[in-house]
Amino acid sequence: MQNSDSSYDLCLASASPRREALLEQIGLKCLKYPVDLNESVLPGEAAPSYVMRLAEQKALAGQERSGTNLPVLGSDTSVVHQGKILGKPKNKRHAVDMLMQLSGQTHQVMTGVAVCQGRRILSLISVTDVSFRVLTEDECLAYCDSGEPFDKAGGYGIQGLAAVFVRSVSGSYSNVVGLPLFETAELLNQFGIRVLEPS
Ligand SMILES: Cc1cn([C@H]2C[C@H](O)[C@@H](COP(=O)(O)OP(=O)(O)OP(=O)(O)O)O2)c(=O)[nH]c1=O
Repeated sequence: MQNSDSSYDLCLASASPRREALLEQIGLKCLKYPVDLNESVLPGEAAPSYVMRLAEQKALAGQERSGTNLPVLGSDTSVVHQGKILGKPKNKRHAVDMLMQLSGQTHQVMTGVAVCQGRRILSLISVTDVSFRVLTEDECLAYCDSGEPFDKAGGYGIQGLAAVFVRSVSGSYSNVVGLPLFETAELLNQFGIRVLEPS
């Protein structure tokens, strides 16, 4: 660790630059501590259980491996279409297939968020409905050439070029980008982390 824990508001058990930027947006400074877990879906596991389980596992692994006393946040975002979990695409063909599956359809983006400190752990799920216009295979191929799909659930980033695919969003926008800020602030408040606390 380069700095003492007291310079930070919380520990973020994540490699995602988006999650760090979202927490910065609400004035929180994170000690980043990525954890690498097996993200396979268990047989018969439903999407809400999956994102919640991974969020909790990431938070607990971050706490154990960093040894910090700070609250530790873990999170997992999945794209869910007709109950089926779409993770990150493995290659260009996989990304195009995912995007064509979402073409002209409404899907859900689900994020599980967990915060732990010592033996206490609290978690929640946020769900946003996202509707895509009809896409052509050629524009999906062109979108893949931008490189944007490959580190993102469902193979797209609403905050980037894929904004032109999105007809409507119902629910939390920040949830789609990787962390629902309204709900996360409420969760962190329960660990004494206050956003916009008067000085
Ligand atoms: C749908 C969508 C997902 N995403 C991103 C958010 C998440 O970073 C990623 C889903 O993968 P996750 O496994 O949730 O997160 P991650 O691997 O990036 O980071 P870590 O596990 O270390 O916390 O997809 C976007 O950035 N924009 C979008 O529109």
